[in-house]
Amino acid sequence: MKAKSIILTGGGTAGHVSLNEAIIPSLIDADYDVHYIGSHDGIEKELIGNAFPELPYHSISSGKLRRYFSIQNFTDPFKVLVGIGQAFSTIKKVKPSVIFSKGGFVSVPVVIAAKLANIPVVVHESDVTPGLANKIALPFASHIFTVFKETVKHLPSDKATCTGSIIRQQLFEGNREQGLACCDFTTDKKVLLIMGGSLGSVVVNDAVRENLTKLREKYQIIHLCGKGNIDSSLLNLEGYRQFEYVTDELPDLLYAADFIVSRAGSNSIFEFLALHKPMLLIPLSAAKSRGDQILNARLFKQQGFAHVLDEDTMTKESFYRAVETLAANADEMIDKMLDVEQPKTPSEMVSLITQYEK
Ligand SMILES: CC(=O)N[C@H]1[C@@H](OP(=O)(O)OP(=O)(O)OC[C@H]2O[C@@H](n3ccc(=O)[nH]c3=O)[C@H](O)[C@@H]2O)O[C@H](CO)[C@@H](O)[C@@H]1O
Repeated sequence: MKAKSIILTGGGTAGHVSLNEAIIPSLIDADYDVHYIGSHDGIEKELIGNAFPELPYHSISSGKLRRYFSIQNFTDPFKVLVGIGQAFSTIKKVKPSVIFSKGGFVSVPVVIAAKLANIPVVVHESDVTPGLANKIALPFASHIFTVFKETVKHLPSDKATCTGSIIRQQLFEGNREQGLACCDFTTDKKVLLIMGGSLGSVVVNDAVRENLTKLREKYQIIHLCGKGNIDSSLLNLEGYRQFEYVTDELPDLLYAADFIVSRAGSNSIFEFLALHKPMLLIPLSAAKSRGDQILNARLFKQQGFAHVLDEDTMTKESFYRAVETLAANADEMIDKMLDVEQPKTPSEMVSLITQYEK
């Protein structure tokens, strides 16, 4: 039996799971009994189950936090109440010394249950402005860590510290040749990697496919297009490889990429920065989100790490031109990225979290 246990939570999209994946190996090395609380069918269940099959995963009921009218807004509070009860009984059984929440709606019942059980909670926010789940969690939390230093001013000053991003160690262990081989690519043309966030993006997918003939003349293209978004009519095209979602192959594919077109989710863009990959960002618009990606992208642009395209005004032609500009300015962007301090390691993050344990 291990001396100490810890519960991690977070989910809904991979952006609320990546950091947990990054720190689990360090927690295990530090001899923690690590447990995860997630939803019954969210992406976190699959990601954690695949990466750490031995790790106890506790499913709870949770309600989605919507900013728009839906009939489910009336039933979801009951799901949250059930989730609080389930999380509370898991906490009582596991007896963690601290709970770490990476946000997303599944984390809300866990954070409330932690408060009821008198267990300290540490929260992490990846975006420039705090997400709704983290805003709800804040009064219950001992501390909140942020990726962007600009986020701290949106939070109580005695409770917030910027740590920067923490990147999964395996992403630094990619191999370019293996990445090229995995796609049947050669070294003759530059490689453009497209990532529409963890869920894929129809807007980005359409822009790529509308320009495919022209793009393939110059580039080989790795397209991470999201679940259910493979275009079967384009399967055997030379120089174009589609994947719904990659896990083990991701490090090699990132090493194979010369530049990247992506949504502006915080985890992804910091991973590209740490690997010195020039990027063209197409943030999720304010109409479809709280605008967090627009702020993420703006800060990257200001520092010279990224070019940004607005999805609302993007056309087939402006997308192609932006890719050309990205390719032309890639070296300049890499120079800027080389000046950036490397991110903290997962084990440094573990020390920061566990200082709050009881
Ligand atoms: C639609 C939505 O709600 N998006 C939010 C979500 O994005 P999303 O879930 O897309 O989050 P991020 O871009 O931050 O992270 C995606 C993660 O998935 C990984 N990955 C992606 C594709 C793949 O094939 N394999 C793989 O492993 C990336 O390496 C990265 O670690 O969380 C982000 C961080 O809070 C927010 O900024 C986004 O606004």
